[in-house]
Amino acid sequence: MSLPPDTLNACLAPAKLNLFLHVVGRRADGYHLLQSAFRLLDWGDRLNFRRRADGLIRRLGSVPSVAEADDLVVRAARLLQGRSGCTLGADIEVDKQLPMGGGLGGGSSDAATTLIALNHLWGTGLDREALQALGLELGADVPFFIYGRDAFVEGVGERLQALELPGAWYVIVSPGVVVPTAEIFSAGELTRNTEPIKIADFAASTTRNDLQPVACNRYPEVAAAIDWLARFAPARMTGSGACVFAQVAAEADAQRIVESCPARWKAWKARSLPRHPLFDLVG
Ligand SMILES: C[C@@](CO)(OP(=O)(O)O)[C@H](O)COP(=O)(O)OP(=O)(O)OC[C@H]1O[C@@H](n2ccc(N)nc2=O)[C@H](O)[C@@H]1O
Ligand SMILES: Nc1ncnc2c1ncn2[C@@H]1O[C@H](COP(=O)(O)OP(=O)(O)O)[C@@H](O)[C@H]1O
Repeated sequence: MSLPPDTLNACLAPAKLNLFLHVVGRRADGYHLLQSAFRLLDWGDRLNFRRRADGLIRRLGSVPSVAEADDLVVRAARLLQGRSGCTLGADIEVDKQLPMGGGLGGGSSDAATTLIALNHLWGTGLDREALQALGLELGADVPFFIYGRDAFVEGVGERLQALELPGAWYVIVSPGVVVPTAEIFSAGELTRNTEPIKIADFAASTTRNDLQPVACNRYPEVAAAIDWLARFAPARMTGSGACVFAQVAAEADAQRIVESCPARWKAWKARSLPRHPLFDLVG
């Protein structure tokens, strides 16, 4: 079998937003059952991949505060290599753009892009479903990025149904604090029994992020960022925070809000992305 060219460069690992996030129950192992609408954005990290014949997996350059062996790109590559029995390796370079631990899914998206890209470069031939199952072993958000389009997500992130949403512009604000996911999920005050909604009712339902009140109470900067952004448009936290977002009518509105963001925070504009750019690389 012939392999494709040995490099894939400037592959996007897009960010995601959780347009809403409901906690609808808890599994026996303590993990929380969620409902959420995940939306892809056209903004993210960029990854370069080069196939190696010697089987080594190396991360080139450094991602701040993440050791090479812990990096989700390295873990994703090792997982695919181990499960497929592939003897090839890869050099992986990550140009980190997304704030880490921000609820934008950056690490998960890096892992998903790695699984898709190396499955292609190595000719390992896993289909989308198999890659999603592999991704779930790395993190709850990974299957969504491999699925590659906006989705209504249930379970802990493994049950996905396509959502058709109109294109939109968003402003994302990072309030510069780290909100540990585990702390929010283990909080006594977290609402864990939100009534499940049906995908068909999503557009008409009143939704929220159940993790937001807990994060806002414990991390006042998150609340302050929501209050500030809400002066322009309805604002909400994504995932377990700390980033918050608002949908706006047009790019010019997004630009104006980004330019007026208080200096102690960071703000970006981004547009929705109908498909993951590597969507067609998966069979
Ligand atoms: C909340 C979400 C929504 O997109 O995203 P992020 O904010 O991370 O982007 C995810 O479900 C994040 O899932 P996951 O990627 O597994 O989170 P991790 O950081 O590994 O979880 C840390 C800890 O939070 C708890 N946890 C996480 C997910 C979940 N459905 N129930 C839980 O109880 C578990 O104790 C877990 O050990
Ligand atoms: N390539 C990576 N990029 C970002 N975070 C990573 C990566 N590899 C491992 N991590 C770890 O995953 C954690 C969660 O990161 P991230 O996915 O960016 O946030 P979130 O899950 O809140 O959206 C980070 O705090 C970091 O310790």
